[in-house]
Amino acid sequence: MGKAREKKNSKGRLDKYYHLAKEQGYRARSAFKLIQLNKKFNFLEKSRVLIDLCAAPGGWLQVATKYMPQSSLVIGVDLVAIKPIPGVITFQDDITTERCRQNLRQEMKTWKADVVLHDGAPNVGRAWVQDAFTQSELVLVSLKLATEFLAKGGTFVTKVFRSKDYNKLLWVFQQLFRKVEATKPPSSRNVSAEIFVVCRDFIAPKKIDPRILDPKSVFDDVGAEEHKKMTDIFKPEKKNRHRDGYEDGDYTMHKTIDAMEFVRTQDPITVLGSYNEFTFNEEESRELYKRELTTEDVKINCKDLKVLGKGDFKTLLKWRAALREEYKMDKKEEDKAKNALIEETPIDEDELLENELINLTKEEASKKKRERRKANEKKMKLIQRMQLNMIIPTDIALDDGGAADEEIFNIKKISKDDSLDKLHAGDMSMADEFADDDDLNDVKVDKNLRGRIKEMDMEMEENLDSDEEYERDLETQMDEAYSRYKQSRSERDAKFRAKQARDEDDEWNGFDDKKKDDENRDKKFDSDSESESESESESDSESDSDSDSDDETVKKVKVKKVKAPKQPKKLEIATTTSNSLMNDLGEKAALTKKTASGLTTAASMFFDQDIFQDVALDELVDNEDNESSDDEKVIHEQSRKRKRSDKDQGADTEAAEDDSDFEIQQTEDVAPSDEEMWDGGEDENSKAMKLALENGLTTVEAITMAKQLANKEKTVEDFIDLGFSKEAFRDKDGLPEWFLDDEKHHNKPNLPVTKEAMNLLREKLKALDARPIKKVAEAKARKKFKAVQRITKAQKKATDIADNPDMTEKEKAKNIGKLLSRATKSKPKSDVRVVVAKGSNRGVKGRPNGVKGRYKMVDGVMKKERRAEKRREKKAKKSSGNGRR
Ligand SMILES: C[S@@+](CC[C@H](N)C(=O)[O-])C[C@H]1O[C@@H](n2cnc3c(N)ncnc32)[C@H](O)[C@@H]1O
Repeated sequence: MGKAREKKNSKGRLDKYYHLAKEQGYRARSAFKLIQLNKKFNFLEKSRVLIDLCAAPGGWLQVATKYMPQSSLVIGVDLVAIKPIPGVITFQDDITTERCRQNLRQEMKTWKADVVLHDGAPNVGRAWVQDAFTQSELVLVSLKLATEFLAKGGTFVTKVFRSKDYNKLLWVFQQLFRKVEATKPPSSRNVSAEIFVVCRDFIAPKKIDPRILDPKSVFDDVGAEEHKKMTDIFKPEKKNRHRDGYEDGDYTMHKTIDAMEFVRTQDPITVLGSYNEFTFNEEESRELYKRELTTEDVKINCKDLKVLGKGDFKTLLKWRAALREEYKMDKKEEDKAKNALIEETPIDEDELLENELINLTKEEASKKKRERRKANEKKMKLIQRMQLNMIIPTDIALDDGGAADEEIFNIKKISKDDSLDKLHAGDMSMADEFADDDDLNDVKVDKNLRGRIKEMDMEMEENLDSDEEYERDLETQMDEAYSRYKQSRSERDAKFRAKQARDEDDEWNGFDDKKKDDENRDKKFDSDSESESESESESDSESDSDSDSDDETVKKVKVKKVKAPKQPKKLEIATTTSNSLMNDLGEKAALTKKTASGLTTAASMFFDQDIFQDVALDELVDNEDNESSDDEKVIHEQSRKRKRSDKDQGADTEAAEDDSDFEIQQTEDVAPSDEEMWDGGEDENSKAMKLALENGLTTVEAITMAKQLANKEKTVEDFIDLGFSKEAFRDKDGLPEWFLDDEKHHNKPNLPVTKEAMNLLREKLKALDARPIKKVAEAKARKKFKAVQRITKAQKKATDIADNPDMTEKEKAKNIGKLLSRATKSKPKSDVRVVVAKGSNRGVKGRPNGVKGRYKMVDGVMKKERRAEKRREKKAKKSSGNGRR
């Protein structure tokens, strides 16, 4: 019993609405379902007559009287008695009976109802499927009553279970009401299959086809019924009880079939499951009866199939198989099937050759395809390596040449022909010879084959096209499926929703955010100086014409770059021509060369990033002009600029010029000075630093790095160098969302951490854990304060006693001792009184009448549970005591 109760509670029976119902004096938590339904559809306020079918204990009736106009007619009926509710007529009846209908008619007299409610649930703990079906029946019964008592335009509210009958019921509602909406109010538990359907604007047809209110016609599912009635021969011990009576038009319960039919049938399982007996009345089957194969066991089994076990069914199936083999039934069928196949015409030799050729062509095509794929993969690898700056384009050229044009650099051949000497001597005719060689080779190829190869190429191209299309389709499908998955997951998983929201908040959008900020700032500056905006628009249009890049991102960057009025022409050309990745990288490689004298490769790669490009180039160009490439000067210049803009933001005309210059503004933001970073500007780094300054370092990685820096084991440059991992250059453009999400989850950089750092963080967390929470600290402080107050009071009293001349010294000492001991002792806690929320205490808010001291409001169930728990504890103690004895 106790366990059952626990189970119910753990499911959330005593949830928020349960307590709310207790608090507000509703008899059932279901009251909130009607409140919420009414909030959505507003049908109670404008109703004068209401019938509640299945109304006990009366929660909905209470809500109805509260929300409907005063002196409305409210009638409630249920199988169980409903405790009286002021202004409500109730009676006890089964809504499926004629008597209930008569009683309702009597109460309603000539009135028509504005609302009929139905919250019936035959919840007697049967199987869910059974419950659902009976519920649906109950719904139809209540709908029938509603059609009789509802006024035109009236509302019918009913509970439906999401079962196979749900759609059928909806269809029926739609035949009778103009508006039908299914909804699940928040107070309805998610675990419950119930759903509420609000049917408004009753059509009130003059004649209703009785079939749409007849459960048999509405829920008829002949196939399923038949299937239900079949014995499951794989689990014959699980007997279905069929209380539905006879099937339509078939009034025999005992079904027989001739044994020979069983042997002949293609579906022996259904036959075994559907019949009661195999008979041997026909001539063929009589013969069968006499055969050796038909053993006594088989004969007995055939007599009553409904009592057979799994083994018996097996025997019958084996018997059938043996007979079929003897009669060669399977072979006959096989032959039939074979004959049904299309006759193959003999293939002549020409065709054979043709086929062979086609096969060869196909093979060749797939080989080429494989090769092409390999070459592509190789190319991709090279590009990746280039992106990681593992190689430079000149290396690639060599590499590529080496791979693709092996023949050109075929040293063996050269040495054999003594061509090397010729080459040394500057005789380039040899190269032409090689080229001619290639042509000759080509000529050697059979003309026919060349034709075929051409065809193959075309085919391949087509294949590739369709492959690409297929891949694109697949990708879109996967993207769609993923967004569907994300949506459904966010609907049912609150944690996931929270994570998504967090991700959105945390997501660092690279420099796009900054771009927005800059744009905003730009706008501000635009309004400050209109004349400048004019010149800017000019440069804008210029840039537009220049930016023909395919790549959106490249385009954006370019637009900004060209906007810079001070941009040197050289740079303009460089940026406008940097359309492809190759060009971009080539440019970078060139830059690397330029800076190679002063910076490490990693550092030059760092300053190669787009955001530094202009500044670096700017400075470099300047420096080039001045014939001085001193890095310190560059840095000094940058910090000088920053300091100046710090001093008077926008006021200074030169600074204003810079501000109007999108590029320079951005560069300054991207590379703030050290002080700016630690002062906590608006960018991500400074935000992180601000947090670190406020809360200290909170990750082991950060502590490790900080320690290494402090101990001079590593320098800032080392860390910057370390940042140039494959992670830093991973190009995420065009990758599907599901892939990126998965990567985010699994592909986390593995930064080195030390044991020391780990211990340090642990200690820090321990200290944090040890700190009392605010509430506890406050309570402790209060306690201390009260104790001090008590002692001061006692001290005061003690001085009075000491000064009392009427007391002897002994009396004084005794009284002071008592006083002090009382003051230092804390008061014993008074017991918590348990008050049951029933009778006058029902629905009371705050302290109940006549209750002093500490108390706790409980409902009857809770009190009973507590008692049961105590009983169990007592029992357990007793039994353990007995055990010991
Ligand atoms: C969930 S309760 C209704 C709660 C009610 N709406 C309230 O707020 O208090 C379902 C009720 O349906 C009643 N019921 C089930 N079958 C019934 C029938 N055939 N006739 C009348 N009442 C029935 C049950 O007795 C039960 O009290």
